[in-house]
This record gives sequence, structure tokens and C-alpha cells, in this order.
Amino acid sequence: MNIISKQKNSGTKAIQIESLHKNFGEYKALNNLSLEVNRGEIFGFLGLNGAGKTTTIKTLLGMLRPTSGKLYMLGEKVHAGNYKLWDKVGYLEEATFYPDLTVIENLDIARRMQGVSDKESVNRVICKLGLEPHEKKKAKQLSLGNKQRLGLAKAMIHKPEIMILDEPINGLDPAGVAEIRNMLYDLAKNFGVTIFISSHLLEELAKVATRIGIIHNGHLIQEIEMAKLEQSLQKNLVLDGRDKNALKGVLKEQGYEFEETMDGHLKLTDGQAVENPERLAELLVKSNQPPTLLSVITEDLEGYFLRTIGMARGNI
Ligand SMILES: Nc1ncnc2c1ncn2[C@@H]1O[C@H](COP(=O)(O)OP(=O)(O)OP(=O)(O)O)[C@@H](O)[C@H]1O
Repeated sequence: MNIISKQKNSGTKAIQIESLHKNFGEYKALNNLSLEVNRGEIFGFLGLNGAGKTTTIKTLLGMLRPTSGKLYMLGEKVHAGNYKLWDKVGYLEEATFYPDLTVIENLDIARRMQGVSDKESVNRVICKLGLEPHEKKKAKQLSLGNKQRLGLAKAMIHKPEIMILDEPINGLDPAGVAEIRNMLYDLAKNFGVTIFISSHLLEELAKVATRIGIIHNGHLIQEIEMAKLEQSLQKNLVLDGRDKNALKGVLKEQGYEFEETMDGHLKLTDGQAVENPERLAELLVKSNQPPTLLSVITEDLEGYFLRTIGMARGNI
């Protein structure tokens, strides 16, 4: 028997947010934010501290009232009193438990609060999260990683169709991240569960999400499929020579734009130079300025994130 019943894939989106605004007094925490998440997707919601992730999540969960805009989950309008909807949604904010109760006791309370009659559901989530060796420990004695596991177990005790997870892999070591990633993949792929994960680390989200949305100053500034992210990473040609001024002179003469890097090398983003570094090498040798360094470097994920936000800063 399936551990979690396979969800039906109807045509409606799992999450729809339309032109959402949320003001705190004069402050616009969310400013015309729209996004959609398909069923069975693992959507990574990425943003710096204060970007508006938690405000979006709390509004989506009916805990905050939007200033304007529309929110739907599983095709149903979001509002705090829609209990039918909350039965289908699991939420991990920060791992909160009764510290002096054991893992089993904490999960049994969560089970009863969710109105789940099947007592076996506690064992089911303990197995799913690999918490068996710790099930009799008090919550306060758990490591940070195992507290996160307990939080996830609570979020999924009622077999939700959507799981909304705020920073779920905080405090997990690489093996723990891999375990949680496999579990989330399994839930999404084999059981059609939709997973919405927020984080401020793209490296972290890239390991689990199938698509990411970047939020900055309350705006959604970019959405990208993880499979296409590699192509979006900027490539730069980094260059140096014995006589930097003469080298710059040759580059200027040939119409190449460049900038100096923090460590004093020259960086070219020009597509021609990046795609054909050998041509530039030949040119420099012919100009009697043979390079001492010539290397194509692909930006890392955090570099991509910061560049995307930097670009947005100029536009907003
Ligand atoms: N109740 C509130 N009253 C006033 N301002 C608030 C309130 N809640 C959030 N804010 C502000 O709204 C902005 C967005 O906050 P939010 O918590 O959504 O960001 P976040 O992306 O989740 O950040 P973090 O990663 O630090 O949790 C912040 O500038 C925050 O100070």
C-alpha cells in the first residue's frame, strides 16, 4: 500500500498568487507579486533576508490578510476559515515543539490537532524522516537537523497535497540535505505532492527545487527552471599579462570592453571573447603581449543570484 496516497492531477494549479500587495503601514512588504506553482512541482522561493518570503507564505496560509490581490490553492480561494483547504496543506515555519515531550508524543499531538484518526500515521512519518533512533528522545535533546526532521514530520502527518516549508534544510549536514531532498523528490514525483520551499541560499535550493522564483523588495523578479539555470550562468574571460597597461591598450584598440577584478585581473564578458578565447590569445601574442593568465570562468550560483538582484536594484 502506498505510504501517501497518490494525488489526483486535476487541471487546476496548486498555488496561484495574483497581483498581491501587502503593506505594513506605509511600508510595502509585497508589491504586485504574482506567481503560479503547478501540482507536483518543487518550487524554490529565493530571496535575501527581508525580501518578503515569510510575508508571502503567511498570506498564502491565511495568517495575514492581503492589502490587495488574489490567492488560490488547489483552485480554492485562500481564507483563514477555509478548513477544508487547510486539511490539504502542511506547513513548516520554524521547528516548534513541546521540548519536554518525546518525538512520538509531539507527533501524536500534531496528529490529533490535525484530526487524523489513524494512530499509525505517527510511525509512518517517523520512518519517512528516519527518526526511528530518536523517537523516544525529548524534542529539546534533538540536534538541529533532527529538530528540522521533526518539523517536517509534523508538516506531513496528515498527508497534505501541498507542503509549504520555510527554510526546511537549515542546520542539516550534507547527508541530511541529501536525505530530505530524496524524500521531497519522492513526495513530488510519486505522490504528486506540491512543495513550496523558501530559502535565502540558491546553492541550497538548487539541490531540491525543480523551478525557482527570486523575490526582491517584495517583487518577483525572476523565475527559472533549474534545468535551464546552467545556461543562464554568466561566463567571463579572465586575463592578465606582464605589462597590464600595454595589455589594456591592446584590448581597447581592438574594441574589447573589460573591467578589473578584485584580485587585479582583467575580466571580459564579451560573448566573442568568451566563446573564442584562442583568438584573443593569438591577438595578444601577435601584439607582443602574451597572456600570463587566460581562463573562462563560469559564475557560481550565488554569483548568479546576486547579479540578478543587482540588476533588479537598477530597475526597481
Ligand atoms: N508585522 C510586520 N510589521 C511591519 N513590518 C513587517 C512585518 N512583518 C514583516 N515586515 C517587514 O516586511 C519585510 C519582509 O519581511 P519578511 O519576513 O517577509 O522577509 P523574508 O524574506 O521572510 O526575510 P527572512 O529571510 O529574514 O525571514 C521586512 O522588511 C520586514 O521587516
